[in-house]
Amino acid sequence: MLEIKDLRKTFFPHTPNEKKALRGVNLTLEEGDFVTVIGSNGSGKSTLMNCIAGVFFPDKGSIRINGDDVTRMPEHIRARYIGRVFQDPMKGTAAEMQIAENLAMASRRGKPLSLRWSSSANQIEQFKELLRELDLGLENRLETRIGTLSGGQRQSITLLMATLVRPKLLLLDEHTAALDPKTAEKVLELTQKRVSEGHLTTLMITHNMRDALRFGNRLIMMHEGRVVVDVGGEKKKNLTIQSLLELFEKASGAEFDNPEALLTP
Ligand SMILES: Nc1ncnc2c1ncn2[C@@H]1O[C@H](COP(=O)(O)OP(=O)(O)OP(=O)(O)O)[C@@H](O)[C@H]1O
Repeated sequence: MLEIKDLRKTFFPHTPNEKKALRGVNLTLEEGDFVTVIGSNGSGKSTLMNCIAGVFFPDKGSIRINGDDVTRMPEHIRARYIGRVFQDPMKGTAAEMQIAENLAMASRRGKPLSLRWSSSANQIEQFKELLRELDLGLENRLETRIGTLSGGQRQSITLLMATLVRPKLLLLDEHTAALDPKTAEKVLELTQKRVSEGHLTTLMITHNMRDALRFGNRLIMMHEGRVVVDVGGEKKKNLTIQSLLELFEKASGAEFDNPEALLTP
């Protein structure tokens, strides 16, 4: 479904600030894989996601989605089949627009652009139903401007928007890291629901090792621009933080230097 081969990206090449962010990433996701991504600080997780989403192009290597080579496809075209939720709840929604307008915009993904975001009565009912499931009391606030919502409410709506039209690939970039633990848990539950209901192929970066173990059918760990651990199925189900750290240390020859991942509740 997603096929990444020998992906390489260096920032500021041939300068004193040169940074080799990706040093040959190979990764294949099957349809419906829910992969959690964890790694040391600066190991290239976000750079990998940015390359997949087309925020910038890699220097070398290839990215295929359902067999199509998207390596050098512009970001706005790729966005037709990639849903993405960022760490920052301010990204991903239009603050000045109403909840209904934002959802209507998301429902047009992949269709020709139009300046009209008006929704049919049917669509309004569908939006209300989706909002009701969030259990955040937003189902009767369709005309509320997104900018007035809390971070958790906003992130939940971003998640709905990213999955309203089934994306071929869902990218979650530490999308709960800026939320308080209770709200983060709610957004993670919603994530699990949307991913399993839509059988969505998903990559979720997290700083939280427990979440990386709890969610998904597969877990990868990155270190210095490479995937060094890749565990799925029963083996993943049986992983503990301790056994994961051991796997990491054996594969990378380094200690896991992301204490935040161990301490986060
Ligand atoms: N746009 C950029 N310009 C220059 N350097 C960058 C850029 N983006 C990332 N880097 C560098 O590339 C390396 C990998 O960064 P990246 O953000 O991909 O790591 P990460 O694994 O997501 O890190 P973290 O866990 O700290 O969020 C880092 O050294 C970072 O400073």
